[in-house]
Amino acid sequence: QLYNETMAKAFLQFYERTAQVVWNRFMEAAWNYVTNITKKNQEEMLYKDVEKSQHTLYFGTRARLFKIANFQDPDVKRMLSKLLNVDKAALPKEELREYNQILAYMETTYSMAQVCLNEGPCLPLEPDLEEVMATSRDQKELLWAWQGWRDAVGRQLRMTFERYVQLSNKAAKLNGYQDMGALWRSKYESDSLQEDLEQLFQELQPLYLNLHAYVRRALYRFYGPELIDLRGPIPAHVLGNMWAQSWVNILDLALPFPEKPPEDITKIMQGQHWKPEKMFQEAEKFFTSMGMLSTPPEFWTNSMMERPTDGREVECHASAWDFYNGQDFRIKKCTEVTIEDLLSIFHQMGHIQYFLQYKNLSVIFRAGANPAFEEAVGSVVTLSASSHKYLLNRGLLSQQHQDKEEEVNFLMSVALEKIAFIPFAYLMDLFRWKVFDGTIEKDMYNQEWWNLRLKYQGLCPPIPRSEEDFDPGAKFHIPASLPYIRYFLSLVLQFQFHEALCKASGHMGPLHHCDIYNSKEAGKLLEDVLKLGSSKPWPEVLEKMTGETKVSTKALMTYFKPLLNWLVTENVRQGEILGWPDFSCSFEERE
Ligand SMILES: CC(=O)N[C@@H](CC(=O)O)C(=O)NC[C@H](CC1(C(=O)N[C@@H](Cc2ccc(O)cc2)C(=O)O)CCCC1)C(=O)O
Ligand SMILES: [Zn+2]
Repeated sequence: QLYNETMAKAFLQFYERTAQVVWNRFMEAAWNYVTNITKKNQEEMLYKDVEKSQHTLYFGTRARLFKIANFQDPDVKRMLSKLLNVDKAALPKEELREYNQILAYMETTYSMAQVCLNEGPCLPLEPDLEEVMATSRDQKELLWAWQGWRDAVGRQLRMTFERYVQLSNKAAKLNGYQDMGALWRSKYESDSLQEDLEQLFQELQPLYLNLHAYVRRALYRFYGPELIDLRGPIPAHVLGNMWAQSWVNILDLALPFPEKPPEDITKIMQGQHWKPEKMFQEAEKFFTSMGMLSTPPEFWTNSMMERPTDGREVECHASAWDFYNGQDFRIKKCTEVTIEDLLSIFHQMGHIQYFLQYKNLSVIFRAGANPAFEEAVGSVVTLSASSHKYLLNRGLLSQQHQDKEEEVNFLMSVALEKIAFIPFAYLMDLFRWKVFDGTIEKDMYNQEWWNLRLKYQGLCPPIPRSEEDFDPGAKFHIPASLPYIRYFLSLVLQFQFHEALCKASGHMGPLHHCDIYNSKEAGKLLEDVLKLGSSKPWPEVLEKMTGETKVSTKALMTYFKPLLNWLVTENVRQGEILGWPDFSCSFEERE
């Protein structure tokens, strides 16, 4: 009876000591690669990845020998069961090497891709192509960037992605899962996840359909009937974003009360000579104002806050890094001085705060209660940071108060970011789950992608697509093999958290007026939740924060109620059709 509970505790301590070292070495190598993309650095990262997988496999296979069911200590049981899933480390050595090379190739292709003007310069995604998608109102120029990016990235990845799917599913099966989608979903410890998600999506449909109809009318007014069909889907290149996942950049076309435009915070930031470091300090200050933890010195010396100017190739897609030694935490971001980047830094700093709060837990529990909790922490702070009250007291707005119409304008700007995002965040993994479970076969990837984009977002490609294209590959998380459903769930959770933290802070009045800056009560509540990491089932953690054990759209609907009222009235007045009964994507030649 060697594999008893006492033995298990010693086994876990041995795991703990060795994992910190092995994971830290891997994170350092991965960081060196993404902040200086060279062949040598890629080889070094791949080598450290194999080392990490060997460690995972060694402990994963031995964890299986313990009869967890008979154990008493809930932490020991939970830790051992988490060790059982060894993910890609289950692959035979040669296939693991191929898999890691495929992952590195896909992510690097995405990060290095550029779109070249005929005889002019070549533009990278960040900041240039994203700038075009955000600011251009010339649909030919928008089409050039939209198509160019998909030719440069998606098309290159199609074949590799097919092999990625095969190896992902093989790894999942070796861990006892049907396919990789099932392995990804298992992180939520729920056997009704897909039904629950569909229920949440249905509850949010009225809000999305009203926003879609209203924005379609606004685009119709600007681009005219040859581009916009008032009873049809919207072409995907005129929504102000490369993936039409956020529509905030066309607020100027969709402002409910155009005679009362909001102040341009980006201009104010640039006028006040904001620098990237100040943006990071501002985000950190938000957490310390709530009595939460500040970042250690390593954060400021080791982070990459701007795109390097020494010619290094880097991965610009922002990310927050835990180096699993309780001391080294970093953010990598090619920061531009804009309000969009400031809010994105708040999101990243939320990841850092989670890392800091759970850093004394076992490495096994150094993760969010579930992946959506990780995403919701940064986003919930962003809800306060984008409030009129916060921006006013931080000197980023000068107008003292908002009248009813300015309030609708404000809520529209938040809805163009958050409500527009709902169907996109949902379909990203609906697509991949179907690819992994075989429902979507490889010769259908692109048409099935656009079927989902039509069904859930009410979008059309601006030009005909074929199976030579691979449009899902043009979105970072797909080549980066980063699950996405966490962002859909986080959208609902962040408003539930916001409501709970606002209540704790003693906020009275409308939810969208709330700003938890400086609230020690809200900070204490949030801190107690983050400290738990993934050591407890997430419904228990949710209950600690909100008193509820189920994810609920109530808080989100409360926040947007004034806007939904206005939207419904406006859409009825215009006789809008909700949805897109003319579901065909028309491509008649456009001048
Ligand atoms: C080592 C590592 O990978 N670390 C993880 C964190 C962790 O796992 O600990 C990490 O940093 N992931 C990167 C990712 C970056 C961003 C992103 O990709 N966002 C989504 C969805 C979205 C959209 C709007 C929005 O307001 C919030 C989110 C998108 O842009 O499509 C970029 C912009 C903001 C967040 C992130 O921070 O989630
Ligand atoms: Zn995040």
